[in-house]
Formats: sequence, C-alpha cells, structure tokens
Amino acid sequence: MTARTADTAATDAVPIIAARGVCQEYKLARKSLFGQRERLAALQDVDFHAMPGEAVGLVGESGSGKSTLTRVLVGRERPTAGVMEYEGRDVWSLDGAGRRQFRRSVQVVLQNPRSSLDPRMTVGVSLVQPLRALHIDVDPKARVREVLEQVGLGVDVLSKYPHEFSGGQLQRIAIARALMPHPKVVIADEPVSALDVSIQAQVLNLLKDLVAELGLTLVLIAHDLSVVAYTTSRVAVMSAGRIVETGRPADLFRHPTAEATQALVDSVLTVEKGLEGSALL
Ligand SMILES: Nc1ncnc2c1ncn2[C@@H]1O[C@H](COP(=O)(O)OP(=O)(O)OP(=O)(O)O)[C@@H](O)[C@H]1O
Repeated sequence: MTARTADTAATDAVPIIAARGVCQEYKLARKSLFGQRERLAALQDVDFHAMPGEAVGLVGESGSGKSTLTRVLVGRERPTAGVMEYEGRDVWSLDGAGRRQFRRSVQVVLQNPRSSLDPRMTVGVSLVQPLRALHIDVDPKARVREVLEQVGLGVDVLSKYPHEFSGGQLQRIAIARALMPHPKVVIADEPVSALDVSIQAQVLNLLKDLVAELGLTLVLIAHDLSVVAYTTSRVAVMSAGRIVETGRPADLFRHPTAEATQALVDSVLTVEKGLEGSALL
C-alpha cells in the first residue's frame, strides 16, 4: 500500500485476510489461428489486508480489478503470483481441514440477491443449504432463527420464495445466508448497487451493525466512494489492477493524492450536484 497507509492495527497484529504482492494474469483468446495469446494483467502486485473486526473498503472504477481481487480473496482463483493469506497462513498451502475452515470463515455477499438465491427454493431451504454444503453440525432451526434476528427479519420469511420479496429484503436474506456458517469475514461485492437509493443506507447500516455487534470483519467493494466511506474506516483505491492509495475515508475526500481517487471524489460531488439541481435533496 502507498505511503498513506493504515491507521489500524498494531504492527505486530496478524491480518485475518491478506493479499501480498498478488498478481493475476488472464490469457485472452487468440486473435488469429496462429497468433500468440495475449495476456491481461488484471492485478499487479496488490497488497491488501483486513484486521480482525475491521471494516475495509475497496473502491475503483469499472475494470480496475475489484471483482478479480474478490475472487482471489475468497479462494475462488489462485493468483499467478504472490500469496493469499488467511490468519497468516497461505490459503493455497492449507490441508483439507484448514481449507474447510477457510471456506466456512470467509463468506461472500454479491451484488444481485435475485441471482444469488435460487428462485425455486424457499428462503428456509436456501438458508440451511450452506450448513449442509460445509458439513456444519449445528441445530439448523436454532441457527436460522438466530441469523434472521441478526438481520432484522422474522421467521415468517422462511416459507416464502425470493420473488415474494423486495430487493432490500432479499439482500438481507442473502446476508443472513452468508452468516449461517458463522463466518469471521464477510466480503460484500457491490451489495447495494442494484438497490433503490432509499434502501441502500438500510443495508449499509445493517452491515455496519454486524461489524459492531458480531465483531465481523467486513470487506466492502464498491465503485462509489461515498458508499465505502459511509460504511468503513479504511479504504483502498484501485486503478488499472493496482492499489494506488489507502487511507481514512475523510482524508481521501479532503486530500486525494492519486488521480483515480480524485476522479472518484469528483464523481460523488457530481452526483450530489445533480441531485441538488433536481430538487431531490
Ligand atoms: N476471466 C477473465 N478473463 C479475461 N479477462 C478478465 C477476466 N476477468 C476479468 N478480466 C479483466 O480484468 C480486468 C479487471 O476486471 P474486474 O472485473 O476485476 O474489474 P472490476 O473493477 O470488478 O470492474 P466492474 O466494476 O466493472 O465489475 C478487466 O479488464 C477485465 O476485462
């Protein structure tokens, strides 16, 4: 990370999740039959971490590498170079038990809850599924009741299907599902960008509350600096596959040093100006 680094964490504390010098290269399709396959560097020497119980934001324009880094952080893709660590251990060197523990402990919430929840399953079945998939031996009914309370929903949702809910309620259900295996880290990839503006703050407040009340670590990914600034205490800015700046949200707004950060600040101000003009504020 750049000079403006973390305010968090004593230097000897171990991050719960960390990417160290991570590169991710994709081979692109051949342009001609005998042509070379070009490579695209989606991540270049990325250092990113979250301390236990910390809420960290990852922000950047479209194509900057946020989703690629998410796939690396959750262990879905092995980086072409560098190390991906969970509690100080290289995720790709873990044995079977360690790998299961990692899969349980790091859960993801995606942008669109309508595509992350199976439309043919009741909410109850969807919620219990991660316990089965990860072989977690707990009383499913008790756990379901507990997580529904944590996300502010009642047990009446259990017999319903996804199409019976609004986007905001459905995102709460997707968050409940992510909480089922008792994760230590939740990685939320654009969790509010598909929601009405009026609902966005409710979902962000829920994520903030979960960090405060459960001691969860949150990695919040968004293209909108104001979304991550509202929810997290430290923000990393990505551009063209690199982390170009890291700092407290207020400092990034006041004194952006990287061009990409300046562009994100400007776009927030432009949106606000537009809202003022349209008398929505
Ligand atoms: N599987 C893949 N094969 C080839 N190129 C890829 C692949 N996945 C991502 N890329 C490329 O890597 C770069 C980073 O993409 P990525 O989706 O991580 O960015 P992003 O910041 O998440 O963008 P967005 O906000 O639009 O989702 C882009 O140029 C993208 O086209």
